[in-house]
Amino acid sequence: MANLISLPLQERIPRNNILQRATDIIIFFLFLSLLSYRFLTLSNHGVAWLLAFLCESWFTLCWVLTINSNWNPVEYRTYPERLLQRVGEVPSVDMFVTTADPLLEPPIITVNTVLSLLAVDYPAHKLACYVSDDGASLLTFYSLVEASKFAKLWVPFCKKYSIRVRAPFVYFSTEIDESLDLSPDFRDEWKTMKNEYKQLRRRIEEAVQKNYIAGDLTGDFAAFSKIDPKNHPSIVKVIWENKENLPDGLPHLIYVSREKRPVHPHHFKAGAMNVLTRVSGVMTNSPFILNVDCDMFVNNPQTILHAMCLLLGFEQEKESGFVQFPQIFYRSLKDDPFGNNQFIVFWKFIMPGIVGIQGPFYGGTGCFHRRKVIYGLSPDEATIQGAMETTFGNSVHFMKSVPQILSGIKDKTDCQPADLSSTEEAANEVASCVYEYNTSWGERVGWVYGSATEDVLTGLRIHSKGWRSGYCTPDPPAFLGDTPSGGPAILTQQKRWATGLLEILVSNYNPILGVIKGKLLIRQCLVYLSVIIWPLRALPELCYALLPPYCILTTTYFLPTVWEPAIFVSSALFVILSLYNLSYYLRCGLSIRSWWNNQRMTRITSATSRLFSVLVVILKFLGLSETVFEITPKHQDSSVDTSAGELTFDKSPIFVPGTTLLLLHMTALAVGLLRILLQPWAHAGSWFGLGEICCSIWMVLSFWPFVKGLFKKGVYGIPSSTLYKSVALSSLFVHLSLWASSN
Ligand SMILES: O=c1ccn([C@@H]2O[C@H](COP(=O)(O)OP(=O)(O)O[C@H]3O[C@H](CO)[C@@H](O)[C@H](O)[C@H]3O)[C@@H](O)[C@H]2O)c(=O)[nH]1
Ligand SMILES: [Mn+2]
Repeated sequence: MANLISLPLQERIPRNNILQRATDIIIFFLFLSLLSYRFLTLSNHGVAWLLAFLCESWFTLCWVLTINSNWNPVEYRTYPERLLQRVGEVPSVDMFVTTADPLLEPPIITVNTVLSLLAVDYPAHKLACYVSDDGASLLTFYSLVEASKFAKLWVPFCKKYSIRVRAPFVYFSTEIDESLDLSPDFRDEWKTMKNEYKQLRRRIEEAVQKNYIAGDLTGDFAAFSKIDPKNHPSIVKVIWENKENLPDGLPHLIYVSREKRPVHPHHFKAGAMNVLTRVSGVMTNSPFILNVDCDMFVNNPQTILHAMCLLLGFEQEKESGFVQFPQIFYRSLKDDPFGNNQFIVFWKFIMPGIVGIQGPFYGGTGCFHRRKVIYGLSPDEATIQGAMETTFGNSVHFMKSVPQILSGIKDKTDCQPADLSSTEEAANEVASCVYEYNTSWGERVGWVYGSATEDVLTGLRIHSKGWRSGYCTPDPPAFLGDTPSGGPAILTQQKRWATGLLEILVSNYNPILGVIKGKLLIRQCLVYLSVIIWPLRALPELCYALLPPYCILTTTYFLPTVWEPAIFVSSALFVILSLYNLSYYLRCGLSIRSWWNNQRMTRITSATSRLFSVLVVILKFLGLSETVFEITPKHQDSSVDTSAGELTFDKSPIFVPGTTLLLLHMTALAVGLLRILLQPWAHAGSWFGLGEICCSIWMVLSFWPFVKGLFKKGVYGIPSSTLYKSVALSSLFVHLSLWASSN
């Protein structure tokens, strides 16, 4: 047998992608040919031709960025079974869970995530789980207290029987597999455990329903009596402490609700993460930090071991500032009506290309950071620049903990404090809302403020410091999470992401500055640019989407006509790009329908979420409004409602542009068809704009959920106020087009 000590913990495997490169280049040349043709014939075409030229120039630029991202895909394989032989003792890890609203994020979900974390295969005395509750909710606290009691049964059960999925709501969603030869002991314990979980769930759900817990609010609960979630002091409570430091005990469990005051900005999730960083700093101060959203449970008990293979297996730490796991969802509707499967494609085919450059982005959940990276250190620094106090704030306890991290002592030895509860006071201090004033938190240190996608921004700062990041894709997947299903929720989430990305574009952390002033690799800068300018694409896409109705109404052309050979170039581009994208879906084992649904959703989100994000950022830039983090509602059940899948609408203005586009295309198609029927020969000479008509048909099909919305009532119907606005806007467009073409 080979000596395990000498075997590496990880293997870097470049993916062969000759075919992909060739296709990427061919598509690029098709773009170039189309652009050249348009440029050379600009003078004999109208304004639509010029606009199309400008839009396609933007799409070509985006394509160049795509080629850069795709060029060298790389995968990593990790070998957790070699870890212990190789490093002797594993380091400790602080695990952060964030939750913010007990109604949108039911406590039972957070509880399941926490239970799955407490039960991972890792020495329990090396773990601490911190739950940040921005809702300052008695219900969440109560649920965690109850969960910690259940955990005393659950964790040993999972370890004894090597249960894979340690989130009970998923584990108990299926019955025992009767075909397996299972011991009677296991069957008995399984039944007891299922019953215990049922009771836990009932207690929590009853409390949530009544918004009340039985008994007086005394002891630890007293802090929650008459609490205002937007205006309260910080609450830090050690719910469970592994006092004897038992490797097979339960990890520490700590509840944190930072201080909130209406006059102090709290910076949403980024603010919560920074408080968790400091609170854990004065309590356990582990050299590694794992963070997950409240709905992202651990699906593979070996997850931390896998991550360590990418954090400890390097000669130079520079290679691994953080390790990101793909974000995968457990609830999926048939054929994915809302286009969430694009993320499966993204993590499987797009991310490996980025891994081959400087490493994946930080995705906000399912990520392990080195604490010193969060403290703003670059790979070749042993200490920070500037005074400790103005950097980290003036908590004596926190200041004492920082040097252990910066010097790396904490990587080697683990000096756990004797008594966690005795640090609660220090923890309360660093969780106060004035703590960060006149410090570097939110800028050089911690999670960076100023973007609704604090994850991408924070990752960018880390990459700009010269760190690389690792990408870990174990089988089964490390974490599974929830995804919104339903019109407004999905569009709101995408709007928030798009807004956050644009905020990065206009911030001091712009990737171009990262190259000039920092150590961001040029190709990584291009990758970041391709992502943060992605929402801007809504503008050329809107323009492009308006061209077919404009042209049909005014009998002009923005696409080459059938008499121009260039029509082959534009059709080839369309067909190849569609097949290219379809091939991703098929290679992921997804259906053609699922690909189509995604195509459709991309058109819809472009005209809704992304368009609005551009507006939001412009308003913010003009100082007219602030961006907020609108929390995505989470589902309580692991099962899927099969009747779901229809886009839902509300009165939000976000639906107006989409509805207007649809009305325009329907009008254009009606006009085009009438014209053909009434005067079939009059337009034969120019073949009545075949390309434009095809585009309009494609758009109407893409907006099919809106077409259905025209005829439905209730949440599935487009509200009449939205419809009136859209009718007004589209009439205006028709008038302006006709007026412009007659002048
Ligand atoms: O004021 C807030 C707002 C949100 N959260 C938490 O942030 C997490 C993400 O919020 P969610 O509404 O689920 O947003 P998503 O769009 O699903 O989140 C994705 O996008 C975010 C922004 O890019 C990342 O932070 C997340 O990790 C990533 O999963 C949740 O755990 C929330 O509880 C807070 O703690 N405080
Ligand atoms: Mn989420």
